[in-house]
Amino acid sequence: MSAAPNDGRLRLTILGGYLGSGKTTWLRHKLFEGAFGSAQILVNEAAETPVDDTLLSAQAAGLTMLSGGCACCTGKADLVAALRALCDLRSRQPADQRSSEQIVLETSGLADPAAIATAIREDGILAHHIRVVELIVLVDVLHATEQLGAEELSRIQIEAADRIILTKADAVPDTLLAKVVATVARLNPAAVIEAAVKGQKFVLDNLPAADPMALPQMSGNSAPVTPTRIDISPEVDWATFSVWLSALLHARGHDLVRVKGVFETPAGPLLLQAVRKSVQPPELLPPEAVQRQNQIVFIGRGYDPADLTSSIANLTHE
Ligand SMILES: Nc1nc2c(ncn2[C@@H]2O[C@H](COP(=O)(O)OP(=O)(O)OP(=O)(O)O)[C@@H](O)[C@H]2O)c(=O)[nH]1
Repeated sequence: MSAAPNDGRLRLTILGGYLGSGKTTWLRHKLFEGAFGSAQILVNEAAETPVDDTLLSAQAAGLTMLSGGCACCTGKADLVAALRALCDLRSRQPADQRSSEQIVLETSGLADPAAIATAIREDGILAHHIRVVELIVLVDVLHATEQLGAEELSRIQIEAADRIILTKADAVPDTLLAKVVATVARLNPAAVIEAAVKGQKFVLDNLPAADPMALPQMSGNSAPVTPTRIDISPEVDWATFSVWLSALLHARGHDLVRVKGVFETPAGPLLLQAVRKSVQPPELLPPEAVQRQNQIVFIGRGYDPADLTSSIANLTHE
């Protein structure tokens, strides 16, 4: 699909993958490598977080954040409007002065990338100006067993892909990597399958033979996965919060699939990230890189946001 000849339209790459699969990390690395030239970047977040724009903007020719809902459903109108604005801008530039001929759309982890591609192809104006060149879907091998076993959307995303990139290949043994390769190949035999570690290509040679996972039938009755954004009082200190978060993820990491945000500490703002029960060592950010501090986004199902808020409020009373 990506090898199609240039027909004068803007080329759009859709980058999808389940919550926390490594989309921003991968894209940051690819932009740094220059893989997408001077592309315009659109990022659609399941919930607005205070850092993603900062993480990507250093390497992008232009960055638009779409935080008003998932671009395959509630945020579709915002996506169409943002893409039309880019097309309009380009149409007004002389052909030899166009700064950007590519767009990369990082979808929310809750989006069906095929639905987004369809929405673009069915919009007369967008179809005239934009060609969807590739659907890339990232799959987190560390959490693939749990996700593919329980989240129908994670399978739908894989089935939509032209190219599947298995991320976090550094974090699992070869036997599991081989099993995930076999499983995604069964779900989508037509896709190219690659692997990466934080954006860097990881060669999938010499893997042991493996059978695909036996995936259960989906009932389609699971509660929807929803985001909650919570402002943390400056009175809560980092040590107390991190103990609280570890306990929460230990008990509820299956339901809370993603935690992301920035926590202010005396040393500076810490970027905090967790995917299910695996918590990334916090990364110190330059203060000027962060617009809103002490704001954490929790994404999951089967929890009451009010319980989270009151539990965090209790941390100031200890
Ligand atoms: N070990 C390891 N960790 C990774 C790799 N890629 C990403 N991560 C970590 O996985 C977590 C999620 O990465 P992101 O790039 O934020 O994932 P995302 O898909 O953009 O997340 P959402 O936008 O919330 O869906 C972060 O803590 C990353 O540091 C990888 O190849 N190896």
